[in-house]
Amino acid sequence: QKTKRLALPPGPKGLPIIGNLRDMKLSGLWFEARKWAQQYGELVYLNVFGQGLLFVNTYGAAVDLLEKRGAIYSDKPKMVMAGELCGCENMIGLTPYGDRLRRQRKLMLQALGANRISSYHPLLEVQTHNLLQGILSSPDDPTSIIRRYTGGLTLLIVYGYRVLSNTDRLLEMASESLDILSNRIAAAGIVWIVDLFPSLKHIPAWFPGAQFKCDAAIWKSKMEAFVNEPFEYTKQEMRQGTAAPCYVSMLLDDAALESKDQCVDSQRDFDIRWTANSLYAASFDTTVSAISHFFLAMIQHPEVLQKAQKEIDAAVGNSRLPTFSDRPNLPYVDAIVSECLRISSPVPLGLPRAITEDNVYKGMFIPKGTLVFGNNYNMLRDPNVYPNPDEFMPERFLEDVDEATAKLRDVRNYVFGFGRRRCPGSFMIDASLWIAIASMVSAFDISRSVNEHGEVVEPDVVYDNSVFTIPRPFKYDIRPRSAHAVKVIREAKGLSD
Ligand code: HEM
Repeated sequence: QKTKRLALPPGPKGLPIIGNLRDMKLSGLWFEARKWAQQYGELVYLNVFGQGLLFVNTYGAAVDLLEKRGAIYSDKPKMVMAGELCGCENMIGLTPYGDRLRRQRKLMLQALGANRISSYHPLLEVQTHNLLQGILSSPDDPTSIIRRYTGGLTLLIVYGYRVLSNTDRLLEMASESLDILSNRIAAAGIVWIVDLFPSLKHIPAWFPGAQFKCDAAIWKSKMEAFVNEPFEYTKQEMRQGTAAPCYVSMLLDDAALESKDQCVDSQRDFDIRWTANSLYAASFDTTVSAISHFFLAMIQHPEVLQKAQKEIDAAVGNSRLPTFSDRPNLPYVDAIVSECLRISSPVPLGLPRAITEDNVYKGMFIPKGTLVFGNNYNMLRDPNVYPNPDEFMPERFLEDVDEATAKLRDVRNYVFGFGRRRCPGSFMIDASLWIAIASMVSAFDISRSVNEHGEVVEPDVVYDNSVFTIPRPFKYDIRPRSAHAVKVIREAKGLSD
């Protein structure tokens, strides 16, 4: 009772009943959240129709709350609309904290932990060659090529499925499902009436105001296909003895070996099916965000591209594309990867958590049930850690600083979230982003595009997505560095070889 009299963390004033509804932007909420952080400090609290929202804005507070108090800060909100009505309740990002989550995270880390990543290197290299070959054949449509590369990479690694065209059915299905998931079902700022009043889930779909039930029914069938079809594809390939080594086939094989009756039990089947889908869902938009910001940075900073090309020419030469064995000799490319992760901050406010008990932090009261957002966007722009934080400056990672400062500047502390829900794909993305960036720098010149009047076109950077920092497609010019580069790209081993 005493704690309940403590003040809530500070934040913008809301209106009666609707609270801060009008402060919640449908897209680019992270820009507002950074302004609030600058105005109110390390914790900011808002409410929408009485639902508390807490933004954790500094690394210190994130460690104290999301890591050290992880036992009560790692749960997920119960979302009637997204979970029950739209069929997403078993996605890892929505799974409550408990035994099931621990079991499933163990499975993902078993397959994607630091010590397993080198086994994916050959697949990553081949998929990257395909990306370069795709850009070569359609230089005017790099956005579709990137989406195909990103979706194709995950379909290959998770399901052993090869995407050979931009109009591949599974790729299109996944892309549509993800768009519905992040921009319709789980859009930040959208408050579903049924989440506020769960009993409304029982009203019939024809009832006035029940449009959400009709939408949910359509979206649910799409989500089910998204979860089941690629998984059944791998199982079918395994039955025929033609499955490629991948996340699903590897874990189903292990499970069959462990099981006494040689058949995978239903719990294991369920865990593999849903973790596989979550890996796909979680890697697509995040990778598109990081690579889009790489292109943006290259056209805005031609000197960075030239410096990286010089480094690659000296360490790798121009008779082949870079491979993972070159990584230790390419520190500037590594610095570009870190700076792209920092500036893009692909999941800027993390994925919302729900706190399971009333809690007090530095004299502020945080009520049970509050939704908690780890504002990594703000942490990655902390001027004390990253001077001139809005500038793209890979050099900041190569400065000669003491060990403590270098550790503090490691973007991986922030960009992948915190504690018990930290991103399990961090090692995979570190590898896939590095090889993609190193290869594109080695083979292409990237610059602003020129319109039909010969004028340089400045990219117009607009964000529509509400969860991920994905810029709207913008124009740029990408072309092979030389005729020799074309030959090297064409000769590199691709997916269809
Ligand atoms: C640049 C790329 C990526 C970034 C910046 C990123 C960042 C994040 C963040 C911030 C979270 C929320 C963590 C939290 O609650 O504290 C998360 C969760 C997650 N990420 Fe990533 N991610 C990336 C790529 C990937 C990839 C490639 C995969 C899979 C291969 C993946 C799989 C997941 C999964 C399954 C979760 C949910 C974990 C849970 O709720 O327990 N992510 N990611």
